[in-house]
Amino acid sequence: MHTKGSPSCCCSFEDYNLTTEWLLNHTSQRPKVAVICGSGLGLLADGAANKQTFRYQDIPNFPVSTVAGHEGCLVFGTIEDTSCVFMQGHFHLYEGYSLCQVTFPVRIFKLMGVETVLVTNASGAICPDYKVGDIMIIKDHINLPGFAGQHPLFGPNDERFGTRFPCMSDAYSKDLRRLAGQICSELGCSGFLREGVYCMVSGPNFETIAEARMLQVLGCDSVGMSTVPEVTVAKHCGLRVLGLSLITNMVSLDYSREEKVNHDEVLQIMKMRAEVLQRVVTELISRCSINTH
Ligand SMILES: O=P(O)(O)O[C@@H]1C[C@H](O)[C@@H](CO)O1
Ligand code: HPA
Repeated sequence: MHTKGSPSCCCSFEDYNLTTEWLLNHTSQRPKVAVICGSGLGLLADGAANKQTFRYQDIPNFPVSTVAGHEGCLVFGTIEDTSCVFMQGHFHLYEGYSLCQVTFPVRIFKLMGVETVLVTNASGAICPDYKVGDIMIIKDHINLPGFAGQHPLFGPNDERFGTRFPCMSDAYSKDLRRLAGQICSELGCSGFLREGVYCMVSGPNFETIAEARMLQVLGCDSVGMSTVPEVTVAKHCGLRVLGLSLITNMVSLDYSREEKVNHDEVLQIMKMRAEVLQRVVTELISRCSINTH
């Protein structure tokens, strides 16, 4: 089934079931929380105990990671009493995957019994007040590829996952956003904490200055190349979602600016903040089921 580069690929319920059954037969963990690690953030799993790791290439139907900073491993573990699963590396449209493949793991998590998804990513700041190293709680998003017909829910709707026309006005859980803010302030991160609107572009090129200016006019605070498809599919199947974006670079809005963004710099900034993000995520997992249900 997973043919790389086939934009019309659609996974059947049997495909999802087969992968879910395989995982349930290979681990005794029954995760309640899934963490999708953005570029360079694989170590978010470091806070977990009783870890069990599967390489994506060994899991039936799973796509494989092709980008630097994405290890390509699914890690099961526990944080306090909460069973969780970490995706060390996720998939992008620009890798040649269809959005059905990009979002494949989210439906597997749903079928495994996951209730909450924490999504992380790297993004560039459009908002000029932001600084490199800021953590942005995602309040809302703009699905730019969706406007151009690249949408993970295109095609026949499977009611077993969710409704044909899902509501997206509350995609990011208010309770989880509040909890994340509280945890960040307890951990001393308030000075570099933001809340804003993330815009997904397909990539793989970074934005031109004219594109960046357009995104600013549209009300975007940051821009990246992932997350929105996974969040859309998670919301469609009734999962609670929190999104955290690390600002790795300032997007050029001005023709006189000389800096040029590159992926190595993105990974370097992610590394700088990975430890603090790991503490935030670990704390969120241990408290999210207590505080928000
Ligand atoms: O996977 P994420 O969204 O964290 O990765 C960002 C977007 C591109 O994949 C890459 C650009 O450096 O980082
Ligand atoms: N643009 C798009 N995606 C990104 C950026 C950016 O500036 N930084 C990290 N991911």
